[in-house]
Amino acid sequence: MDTTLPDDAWKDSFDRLLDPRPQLRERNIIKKNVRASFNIDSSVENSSPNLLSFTECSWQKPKTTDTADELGIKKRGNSISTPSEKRLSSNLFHCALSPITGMKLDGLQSADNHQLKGTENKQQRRPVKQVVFEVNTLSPEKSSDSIVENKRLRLMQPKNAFRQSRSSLVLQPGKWRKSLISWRRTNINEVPSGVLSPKQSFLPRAVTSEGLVACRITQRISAPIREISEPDKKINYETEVLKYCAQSKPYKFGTAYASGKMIDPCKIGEGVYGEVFKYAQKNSTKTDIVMKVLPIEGTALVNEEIQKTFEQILPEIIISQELSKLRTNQTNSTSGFVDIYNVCLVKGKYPKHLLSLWEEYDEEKESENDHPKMFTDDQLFIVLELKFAGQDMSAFTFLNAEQSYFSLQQIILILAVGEEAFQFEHRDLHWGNILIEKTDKKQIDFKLCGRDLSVASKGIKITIIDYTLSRITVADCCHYNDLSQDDDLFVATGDYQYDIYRMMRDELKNNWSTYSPKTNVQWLSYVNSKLIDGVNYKNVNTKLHKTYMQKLKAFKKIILTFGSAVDCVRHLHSFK
Ligand SMILES: Nc1ncnc2c1ncn2[C@@H]1O[C@H](COP(=O)(O)OP(=O)(O)OP(=O)(O)O)[C@@H](O)[C@H]1O
Repeated sequence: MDTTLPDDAWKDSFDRLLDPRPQLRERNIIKKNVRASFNIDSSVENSSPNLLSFTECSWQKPKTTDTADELGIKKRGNSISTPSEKRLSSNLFHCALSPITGMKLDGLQSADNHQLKGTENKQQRRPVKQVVFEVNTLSPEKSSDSIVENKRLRLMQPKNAFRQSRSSLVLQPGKWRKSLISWRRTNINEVPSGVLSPKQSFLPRAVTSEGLVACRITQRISAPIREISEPDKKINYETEVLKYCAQSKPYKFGTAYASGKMIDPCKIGEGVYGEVFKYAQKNSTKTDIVMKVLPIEGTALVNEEIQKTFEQILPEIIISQELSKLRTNQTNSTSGFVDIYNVCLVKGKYPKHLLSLWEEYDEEKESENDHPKMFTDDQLFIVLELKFAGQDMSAFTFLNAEQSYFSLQQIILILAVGEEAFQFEHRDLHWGNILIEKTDKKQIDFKLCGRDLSVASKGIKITIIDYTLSRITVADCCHYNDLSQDDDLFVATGDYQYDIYRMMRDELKNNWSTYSPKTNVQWLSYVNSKLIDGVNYKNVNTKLHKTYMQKLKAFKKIILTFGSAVDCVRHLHSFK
């Protein structure tokens, strides 16, 4: 009997995948970017071979209880793609299978680009705003790519049989809600009625006029952390909202925001929950107002989402106002949370001049949102008037790594102040929610536990926005978003960002009311990675850039050993 092994028996699966792609083998892209996964799910973008090895660096290992040794991390040869704590545990096969092979196959293009980015000074890196549906049905001529991907999905969702036929969810970095809604809508409608998992049927849902199902993506909950003295007292949320707006009834939309009151208005952005305009106010020093318009209480789906109610919008208003007020707090202060000038409840059709601005934006940038001409006379809106805070991090070009390094210091301090003041966890701090503007100030000041701290601005100021997923304790009430029923966000891949949602879920043991400032650290780890290998830089060939890039890389090795943003500050500022 011939016992000789076939010629390709020595090859590993990557080699087999590389065979039909000689150009990738030449450039050694796949092996360089994809490493052993330990069968743990991840998005590979920010892999670092040194992740688990604590080598000598300019940053000292922090004196926290979660030191690397205690977590059982010794130098490991094989790096993994995500600096998740889960990966640091001994139970390497605890969670779902890695999409790494699938991911890199899905993302061959992006791996390719990644390599090019360095040489082309990362000029062509604007993320495309779309969800990628990876249809997961095997064709008769099964490619090795689809076999691997199919196997991965099967192992990922062994209990939900119907999921095997669903498309995998690969999202672009940054804003994810719109993509997830589209995907969810498509996929829920793929599933025959009665096959929905109990969890999914639990999500708030609405049936559209076309008979399609829409789910609300997140569910905000406000829970008293102590017993309330009058538990039976019914809260009138409309009255509460009006109180925050300092109004007795809604204003007419067209009158409150008439074109005559606004100088140089334009639409600057959009989210699932609303449209964002910028203008200067007549007869006011406010030259840079951002107006976020959120439809509420209506029955029509907007951008495929169910409109928020008074009850759901109230915590968002409270959180925004409390965080904004931190700029004048005596003990814990920061101006890093977006400055809120005013909140207004308005009623009526969208004013014509705002409709025209919406259309201009659509013409230029192709809006993903529904045309606001859909709103009728009795539609209610909450308008948040915010201070303009610049461009988001994904679109910003840093001068060099020194500037980005100090911006990370600002972000750490902003979160630390939030933790101390309100047990605040942002929980969605992707680069679209970090705004950057130029400043003449030499330093940005903070107060933490009564102590003055400052960070060199290096010419920029950071502002954090979008508290939709945030957790906060205000006046003995804990506001949070319950994501425990919401599996889909946790199977998304496409960026290290999507690992962070899983890491948070593990950290919180899926109890989203828990206060665990470690989630802020997990997002800081993501931001750190983006600053190393994601954002645009103007000058990359200077000594200064290289020195600070090394500092960022050194910080990356230890960041996940901190327990909170305050813990990071203690380390960075020798703060006791
Ligand atoms: N204060 C501000 N200054 C400058 N730009 C802003 C400001 N607030 C919002 N924006 C812009 O508007 C966009 C949408 O805002 P935001 O993220 O708050 O909306 P959203 O409806 O919560 O979005 P999502 O789809 O993530 O739920 C932001 O990405 C940003 O570009």
